[in-house]
Amino acid sequence: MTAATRSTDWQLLQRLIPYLKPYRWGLVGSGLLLIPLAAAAALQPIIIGQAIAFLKGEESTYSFLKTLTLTQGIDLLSMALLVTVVLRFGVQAVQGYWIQKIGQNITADIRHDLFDHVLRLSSRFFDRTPVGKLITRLTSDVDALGDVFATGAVGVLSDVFSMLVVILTMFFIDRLLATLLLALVLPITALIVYFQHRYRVANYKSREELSLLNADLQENIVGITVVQLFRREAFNSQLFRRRNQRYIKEVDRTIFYDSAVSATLEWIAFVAIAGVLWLGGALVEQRTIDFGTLATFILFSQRVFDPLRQLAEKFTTVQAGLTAIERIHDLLSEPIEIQDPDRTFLPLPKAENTAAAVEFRDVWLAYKDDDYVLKQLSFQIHAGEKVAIVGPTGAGKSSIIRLLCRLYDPTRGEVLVGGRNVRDFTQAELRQHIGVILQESFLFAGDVKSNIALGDNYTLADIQRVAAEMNIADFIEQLPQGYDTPLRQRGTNLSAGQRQLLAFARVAIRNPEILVLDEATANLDVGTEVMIQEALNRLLVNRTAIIIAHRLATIRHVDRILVLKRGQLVEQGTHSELLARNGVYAHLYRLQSLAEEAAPKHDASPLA
Ligand SMILES: Nc1ncnc2c1ncn2[C@@H]1O[C@H](COP(=O)(O)OP(=O)(O)OP(=O)(O)O)[C@@H](O)[C@H]1O
Repeated sequence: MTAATRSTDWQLLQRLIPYLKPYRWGLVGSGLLLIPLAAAAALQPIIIGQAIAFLKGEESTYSFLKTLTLTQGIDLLSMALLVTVVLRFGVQAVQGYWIQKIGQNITADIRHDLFDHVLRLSSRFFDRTPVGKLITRLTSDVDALGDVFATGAVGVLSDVFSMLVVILTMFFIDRLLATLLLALVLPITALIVYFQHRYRVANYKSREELSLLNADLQENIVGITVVQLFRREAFNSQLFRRRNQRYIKEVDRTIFYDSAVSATLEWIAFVAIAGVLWLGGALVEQRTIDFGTLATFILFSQRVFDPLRQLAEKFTTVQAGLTAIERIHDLLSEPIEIQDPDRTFLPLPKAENTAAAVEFRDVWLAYKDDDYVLKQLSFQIHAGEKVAIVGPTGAGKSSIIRLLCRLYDPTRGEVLVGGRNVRDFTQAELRQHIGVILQESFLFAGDVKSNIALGDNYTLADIQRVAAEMNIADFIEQLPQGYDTPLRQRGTNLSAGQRQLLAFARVAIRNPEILVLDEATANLDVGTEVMIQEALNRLLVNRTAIIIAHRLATIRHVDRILVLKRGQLVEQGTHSELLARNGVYAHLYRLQSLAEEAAPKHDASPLA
């Protein structure tokens, strides 16, 4: 069964209920307006029918009209018609405005909830979801729902209500003709429901294809440098063309069902009028009904099919809206894997406390299935200790950091900070204790100071103090507008090294007890690295530090080195202990020393 057939329309609409609640009074108000609208719609054919009956002096003329002169009667009926027309358009305008306003508010609420939800989803979710797909849900799917309100497609509801009132009125006037019209309406409604179902399935698929198309687009834009450097333009364009064609193929299917509904309704509306004329004509001949009633029914047959025709016109929008609710709901029901505990805790123990600042107890981690990238990992890092984690590429060093910061939960085992399981901290609390500097730092659009404060309440003086402590005040002041220098998205107007300097300040200002440097100085040139060396050493005093580095020369002076191989801890000790042991570390170190002798490099380290 496809995703599109999983939920019925009613189930989908029910998912909207929580969003409708805040606007219930507005919705009730516009619902009440349906009554005068439907009454006016049902009255107009009767008034016109009465005018004809009155002019022809027929039996079906209402008795109060029979007492009036011709001019009085026609004046009265014209006035009544005018009142219903003004009422209908007036009420329709008010209701349309009201519904659209409420609709846009509801759409904004949903968009906001989706954004909040997506920001809380775990790294595991983002590993498997292309960004372009997410953007499609947050933008075009939400817009598709907004369109249901913006294009007045909600008005279809009021038309359907009017149709019901008209059908009831018809039965009061003439059962035979009413039954004829109803006999045509019912199978047509069934046909529409069928096409609508097929449309939805096709529409869901086309939205999926659009997501993939956007994912492709996004990947190419983000990776534009590689695309151009490796001359992949033509190749990627070919891939994109194929994806585009698949999307168009699915869209074509939706167009087919959409057209099928419109065409069916168009011809059936004429068949209905012809049917009324044919049966009504015979009835007039037999004098069972008169001309006035026949005219009323011809207008009624229009009124009955009008809402259905409206439905066909707004069909695409309504169905796309239902697909959008389904896709939005799929994303909103994506579970939040990393949950905060209900309790709050005391501050972390200070450096002199006995509890290990960081402890891994028999930790196993698999990103997928049973493919373990960390196995049986146990170690302790004491408060104030500086520990380096080394190992070949893919050994699992960064995975340890992800577990420590709780970007992922371990598959088995426990990660403790200050003697407490990381699951028992709120994420905000945990990340207050741990400051992480990665090899590549991400900067947001905004200015330099806002990229350091990141929305927290730091004054410019705080930021300037930290910049001075980190020896980067001169660099910031040399920027065109100093601390107010605007940064483009992802900080593309700074060099990788300059971005890294801001990342240092960003962590330093938060004063965390535990500092994690994941290849943090790898992007800095010798001069810059030396410049912040002293500052970094100052920052590390009285803090627990975990340093991941590929260049082993840079971590020679740490208190302890953990050596990781294929997700397992294979050695630990100081630099000299490990060299003496002549194991994995000694081997790696010798290899690097040989390479460095061949091409001498600098020996600046965060702990030199
Ligand atoms: N998000 C992920 N989903 C699936 N597998 C992953 C994910 N991240 C890492 N891995 C796998 O886990 C293993 C360990 O990766 P990790 O990034 O921890 O290694 P590392 O030691 O930090 O490597 P490097 O030195 O190259 O940075 C690798 O085999 C990698 O392919």
